[in-house]
Amino acid sequence: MSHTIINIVLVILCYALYRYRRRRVHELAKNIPSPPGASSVFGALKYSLLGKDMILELLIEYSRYAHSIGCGMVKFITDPHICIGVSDRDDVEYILKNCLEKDNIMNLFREVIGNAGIYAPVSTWIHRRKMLIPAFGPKIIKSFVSIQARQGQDLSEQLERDGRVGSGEFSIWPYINAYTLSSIAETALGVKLDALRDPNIPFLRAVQDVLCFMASRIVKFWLWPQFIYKFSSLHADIQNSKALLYSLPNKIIKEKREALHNNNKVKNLREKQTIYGQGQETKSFLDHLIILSEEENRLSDEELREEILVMMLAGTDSSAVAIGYTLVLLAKYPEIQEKLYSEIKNHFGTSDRPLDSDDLMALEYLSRVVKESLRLFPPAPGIARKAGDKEVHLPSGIILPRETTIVVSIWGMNRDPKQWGPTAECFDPDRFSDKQTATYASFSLGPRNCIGYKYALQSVKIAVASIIRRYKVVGEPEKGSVPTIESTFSIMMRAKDDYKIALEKR
Ligand code: HEM
Repeated sequence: MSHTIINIVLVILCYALYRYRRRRVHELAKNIPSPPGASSVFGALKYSLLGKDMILELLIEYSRYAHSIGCGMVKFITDPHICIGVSDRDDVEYILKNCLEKDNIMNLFREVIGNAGIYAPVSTWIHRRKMLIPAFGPKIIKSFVSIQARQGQDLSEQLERDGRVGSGEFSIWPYINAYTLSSIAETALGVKLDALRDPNIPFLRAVQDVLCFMASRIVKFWLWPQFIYKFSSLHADIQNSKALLYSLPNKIIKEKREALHNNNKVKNLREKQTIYGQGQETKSFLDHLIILSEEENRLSDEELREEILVMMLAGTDSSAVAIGYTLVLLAKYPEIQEKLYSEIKNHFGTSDRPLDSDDLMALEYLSRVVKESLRLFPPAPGIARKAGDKEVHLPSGIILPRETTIVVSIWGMNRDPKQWGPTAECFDPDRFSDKQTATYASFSLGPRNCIGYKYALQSVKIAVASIIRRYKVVGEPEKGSVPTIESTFSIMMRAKDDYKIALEKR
């Protein structure tokens, strides 16, 4: 009995000491408002138990609360750790420029992606980002248009081959997901994997499975500690998929390096039209990275594999989600769809030639539609950063305590009436027609933003144009100008019904 009392006293003393050492942290946190029902002791536990639908619901609820009080910031967990959600544009811009460390929760992904820049500590990320930037230059991204356009055409033809046109409602998710997977496999690795016709190709299945397993671990807080997770079935599943996921890029990287050294023509590689004797017309991201890393600060084979896999994992579902929301929005707003179809029809006339980069430049309304869809339904609705060991003095005057987890609400910033006016929640592509001063943050901002955003926009526009050119997208028209699409969260935000639409031939 006396031992129990001593233990309880010790725990209380430890907690009191912990709080005393963090008194400045809690003092600063007091200045930040909390939505009703949020911010409790062991709040993290409460939120983990809520499940993935609730995570998105709370992000939306708290962002709306932040808008309503005009502060653009809410505190939603205080113990044992402080978590703050931010949606005010100026504060978000400051945070994304100055707080570059990712939150510790992102370490969970490193089991699969190793030290790839996306979730690596800043010291590693800087080197990786420097290596990646030239591979994402405008000329290289433009060189992928022909591949994406061919895949887009395949996508629209496959829908007809499968009898999806004129036969009522269906989920378009497997098709758009196969389109983004095949496009990224060909542009990132240089391999043609036709996911539209064969969704069970082992490598492509492994990409899908790993994305799904990683989403599961994020929402199952009891699997966060490594010593528990190691004994779970999820760990075994991830290990199996990882082996499959690594095998193809490892093999290709090895072959390309060998071919490169056999040719011994490193210095001339930039000028070559085709490389490594494979007769490829378009160099893949991997080709570019190998060339760059041979010439400059060499990336090891493992580092190359990590970065290529991240492109595949970061670029597949996110772009598919964006295509899905855009199509559903077009079904809900037939007059906007007709305006888009008119633009496409006037531009191409009766020709069914494949789309090229000049077409993309010319299709201005398409660009507005895609941006507006990404604004209202950002595939990554929130991102987590860390305040580090110094306090963060924000433009709004608020000081964020050190070591805080900062959840940047992209959803909140993209719908903030202070920025977008009273029609912030409405679907109105024309808001991007005049000199738009508001910033949409769907690809994040600052030095750690999405390096693939130009590629992604290109891919989404091509898929949407390929479908609208041939088919009318049909669905329940929305009653008002504020679209409602029930969504859930699993790493990405995603429509609960997996994007159900119907297609009619034009
Ligand atoms: C619509 C599609 C996409 C969306 C909405 C999106 C969104 C984002 C966001 C919000 C981030 C920043 C995450 C953070 O700050 O924690 C990010 C990072 C990143 N994205 Fe994307 N992304 C998309 C497509 C792509 C594609 C197609 C690629 C590759 C081809 C890609 C590659 C990356 C990489 C490598 C990073 C890490 C950048 C760094 O930390 O330096 N993304 N993306």
